[in-house]
Amino acid sequence: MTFKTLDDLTDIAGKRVLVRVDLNVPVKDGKVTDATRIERVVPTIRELSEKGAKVILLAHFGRPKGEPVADMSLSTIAPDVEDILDHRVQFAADCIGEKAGTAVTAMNNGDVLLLENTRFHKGEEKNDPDFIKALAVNGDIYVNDAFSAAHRAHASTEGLAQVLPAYAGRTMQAELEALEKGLGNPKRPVVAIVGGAKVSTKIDLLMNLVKKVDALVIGGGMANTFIAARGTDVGKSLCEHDLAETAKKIMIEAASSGCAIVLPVDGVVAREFKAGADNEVVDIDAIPADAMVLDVGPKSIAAVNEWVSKAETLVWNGPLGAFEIAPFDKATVAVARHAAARTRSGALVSVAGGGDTVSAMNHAEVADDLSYVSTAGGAFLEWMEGKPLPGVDILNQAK
Ligand SMILES: Nc1ncnc2c1ncn2[C@@H]1O[C@H](COP(=O)(O)OP(=O)(O)OP(=O)(O)O)[C@@H](O)[C@H]1O
Ligand SMILES: O=C(O)[C@H](O)COP(=O)(O)O
Repeated sequence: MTFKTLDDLTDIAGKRVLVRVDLNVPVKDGKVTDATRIERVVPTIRELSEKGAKVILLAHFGRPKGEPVADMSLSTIAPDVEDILDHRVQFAADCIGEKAGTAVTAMNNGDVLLLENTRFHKGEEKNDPDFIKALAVNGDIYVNDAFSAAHRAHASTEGLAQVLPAYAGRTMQAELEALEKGLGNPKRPVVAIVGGAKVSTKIDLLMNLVKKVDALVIGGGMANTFIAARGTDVGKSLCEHDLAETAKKIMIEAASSGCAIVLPVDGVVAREFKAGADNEVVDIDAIPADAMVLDVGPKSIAAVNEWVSKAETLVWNGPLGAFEIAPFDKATVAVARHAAARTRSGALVSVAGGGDTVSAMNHAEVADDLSYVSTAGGAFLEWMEGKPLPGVDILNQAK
C-alpha cells in the first residue's frame, strides 16, 4: 500500500477536508440498530477536527437510485454521529449546490458538517465529472475512510481522489492492515459463508471466490436463489430467479475447482415477515408455495458447523437468516457462537464483515471473540477475491 495517511496531513487548520465515510448503518423504525460503522469513523473525524480542519462528511445511505427518498436521508443518522463523536454535527440538506456551499462557508475551524446522501444525485454512481466538480468545490483535501464502499467507483469514493489531494483515513488503513494480517496468507481449509439479501450485487463475486476457498456455505436470500436454480420451488422466499443461470455456472465452477458448495437442506418457513410469526421447519424440497424461508433449519446448522469445525480460516459475509426478527436468528447465532468458540481456542482465524453481519455478530455477542470484524461486506468479498478496489487503487495512485 503506497497511499498517504493522516500522518502526512500536517498544517491543516482552516482547511476544508471532504471525508468519505460509510454511514450505511442498519436502521429500524428510524433508529440506528447497530452503530459500529459510525464508531469506526470517529477516530478520523476527531483527529482532523482536533487539528483544526473543517471536517465535511460525505456518505451514502441505502440505494435511492439518484433521487431524494425521505427515509434514506442522512438526517436520520446525524444525531447518532453527534452522540458517538460527542461533538456538534451540523447537517446540510444537499451534498452539492447552494445548501452545501452555504453550510461549508459558515464553518469554523474544527467544525463537523454532514452533507446529505450523495446517492440523491445520479452523478454519484455514474462517477460523473460534473458531479465530482460540484462536490470538490467545497474541499481542499479529500480523505477516504469508507473501506466498506471502496469497491464502488463512485464520485465520492473514487472520483474526488482524481481531483483533490487524497489520503486514507484511519479506518481505511486499519481495515486493510487487519485483512492482510488475518487473510493475507490463510491456512487451509478456508471456508466462506455468504448469506444476506444483496443477491444481485454479490452473486458474481462467488464465481472467483469458489476458486479461492475449500467450501462455500450459502445461506440467506442467496441460498434461495441457488436452490431455485436447482429446480426446487422456494415459494415466496426472497429469491432472484433471473440469476438462476449465474448460480448454475458458479456451481459448475465450484465443482471443477474442488470447492464444496454447502446449501441448506432444511429451512424455517413463515407466512409473515415479522417477529414471532408462526413458523415451522421443513425440508428444503418441501417449502409450501405460500411461505418463505426466513432461516436455515437445524440439520443445516449442524452441517455448517461441521464445516466450521474443519476450517482453519473462516470468512463470513451475510447472515444465514433474517436475524433481526426472532426466532429467525437461530442459525446465525448458533454458527457465530461455534466460530467464536473455535477462535477462542486458537483453532480458527475468523473474519466476518458487512453492515448487517456486524450487527448479527453483536446480536450473537461474539464480535469481540472473532479474529476480526470488518465493517465491509461487498468490499470485503471483493478484496478476498483479489479484485482491485477502485477506492483504494486511486489512493495508491494519488500524488
Ligand atoms: N432468508 C432470508 N430472507 C430475507 N432476508 C434475509 C434472509 N436471510 C438474511 N436476510 C437479510 O439479509 C440482510 C443482510 O444482507 P446483506 O447482504 O445486506 O449483508 P451485509 O452484512 O449488510 O453486507 P453489506 O455490508 O455488503 O450490505 C439482513 O437484513 C437479513 O434480514
Ligand atoms: O453496505 C455496504 O456494503 C456499503 O455501504 C456499500 O453499499 P452498496 O452495496 O449499496 O454500494
